Amino acid sequence: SYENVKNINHIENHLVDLLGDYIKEEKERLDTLERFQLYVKHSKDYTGPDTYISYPTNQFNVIHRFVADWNNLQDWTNSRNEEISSAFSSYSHSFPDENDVKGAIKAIHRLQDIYKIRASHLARGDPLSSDEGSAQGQPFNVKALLLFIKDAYESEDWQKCAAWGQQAFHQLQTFREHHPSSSLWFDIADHFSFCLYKSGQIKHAVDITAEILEHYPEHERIVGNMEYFNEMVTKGEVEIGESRNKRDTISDEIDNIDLVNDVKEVEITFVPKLYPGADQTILTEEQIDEDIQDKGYKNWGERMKRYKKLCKEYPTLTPKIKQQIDRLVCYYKQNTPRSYLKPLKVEVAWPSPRVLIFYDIINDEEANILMDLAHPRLNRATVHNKHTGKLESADYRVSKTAWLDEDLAEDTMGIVRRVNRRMEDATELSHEYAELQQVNNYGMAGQYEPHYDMATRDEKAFSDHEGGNRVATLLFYMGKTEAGGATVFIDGGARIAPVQNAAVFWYNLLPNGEPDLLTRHAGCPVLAGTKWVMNKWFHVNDQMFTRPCDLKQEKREKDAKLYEGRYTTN
Ligand SMILES: O=C(O)CCC(=O)C(=O)O
Ligand SMILES: [Fe+2]
Repeated sequence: SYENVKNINHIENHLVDLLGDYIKEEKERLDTLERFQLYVKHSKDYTGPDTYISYPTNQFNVIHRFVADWNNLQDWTNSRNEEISSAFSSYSHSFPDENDVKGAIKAIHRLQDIYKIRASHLARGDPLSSDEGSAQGQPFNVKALLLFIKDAYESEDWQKCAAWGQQAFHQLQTFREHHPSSSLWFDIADHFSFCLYKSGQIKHAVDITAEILEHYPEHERIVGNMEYFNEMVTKGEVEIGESRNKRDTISDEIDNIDLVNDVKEVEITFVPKLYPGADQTILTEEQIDEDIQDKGYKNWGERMKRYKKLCKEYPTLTPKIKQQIDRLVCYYKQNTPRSYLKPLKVEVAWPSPRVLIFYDIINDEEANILMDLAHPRLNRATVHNKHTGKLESADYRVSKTAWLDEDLAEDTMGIVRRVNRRMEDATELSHEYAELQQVNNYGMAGQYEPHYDMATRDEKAFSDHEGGNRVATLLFYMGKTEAGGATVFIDGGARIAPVQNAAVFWYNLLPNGEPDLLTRHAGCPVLAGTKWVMNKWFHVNDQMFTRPCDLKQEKREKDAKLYEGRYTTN
């Protein structure tokens, strides 16, 4: 009947409207997806697929995208496309998780601290602080910026928190993607104003709080904050956290701190749970106590300060060192039939401790083979626990390690053995008790904090090693480290920037067998590019003919030859 047709006509009208809504929604979703797809693709194409992850900001973005975007996308696309969903299920075990994001945030903060990079540069994807407008990748989005704010907030680094807050707030205002009604907007503004207050920038805190109140006039806590801040301003007094005296008065000077010029070094006047500056080194209370007893708390702080300074810049030279440096030499070394064919290029790079550099001691092909051999064998790096003598992993050594044996089946060209022989030519030390080649690949902002390679007097490491203590280190640089990653000798003041295919050499023990305490060294965080190093540790036993003991600490004939380049090519 007509009534029936009329009825189903109604139904169809309703359905066609619903379908319209659905299509609109799907289109919006697809638009968002397309924007995401193009954004990721273009940013990688722009930097170049290989160079993209050379930069820590891009590394962060990749890791963050998995947790913030790809995970959600997985749910949405799963029922729609078989190819994507099977790809997701086969890859999902290697997806980064929240912990990886946390590690990546710490890594960015480490670079910010050590290399004094402004939050504004990092936020726009420009860790190398190049000229305005030329970044090495895409900026951090506001969701990511909030994570940096929160991390700085949790470690009570108010200056840093305010600096990141400034970046996030600036983006919110510029792009207006997130409406003030969103919880993201609120979260950022809320943290930002609090960190401004804590870092002594109270007038700015009042401005931001006023802006929050425009959108959330009834918010009790914010209303309370505003009253409190205003009271502080009228009284002309402010309590700004643990880092300043309570009675510090607010002056225009404090208020005018240029936020974009962030990251100022704030003097630490309270006792932190972690060592100052070593915020990535999560030590147990017990370990901290031990270090305080062993070496004195102040020393550690001083050590970290020197480490950071040397990582960033070449040391200022005292007249004495300058005089010694003027006498340093470079020479070709031809001491064996092998090195007659291809002389070793040697530079005496630092006087005290004596550090030598052997240039082009390996070539690209050999380095690639060594890295390829190491790759499947990489494990999280370990360090000697100085009390038990056992090996364990620690956060102050952020890299992965593999040990290379001379008789690896895959090493068809015998590179490991050949390089071992060349090491003997270079160092003139016996390889008898040397350890296997130890290859290290540093991770994001990877570093190795100040340490000794040898056991110092009261440590247990190597006490039952048949070769005895580590007499010398030969450290190879492989891969291309574009910025950062220097090897620094914090007590001797040396800073060696990694040179691809070169190796640095130094004696850890004095001629009388005692540890040379000037050899404390560190690997600075990698700022751009990749850093691979390979260690060869020679042991003291079996060096009686190569570097005989000497009760006097003067350099003997053998050492002098190395240091002064007295290799004649008669
Ligand atoms: O990476 C560096 O520059 C130093 C590495 C180091 O000291 C070590 O592996 O023992
Ligand atoms: Fe070392």
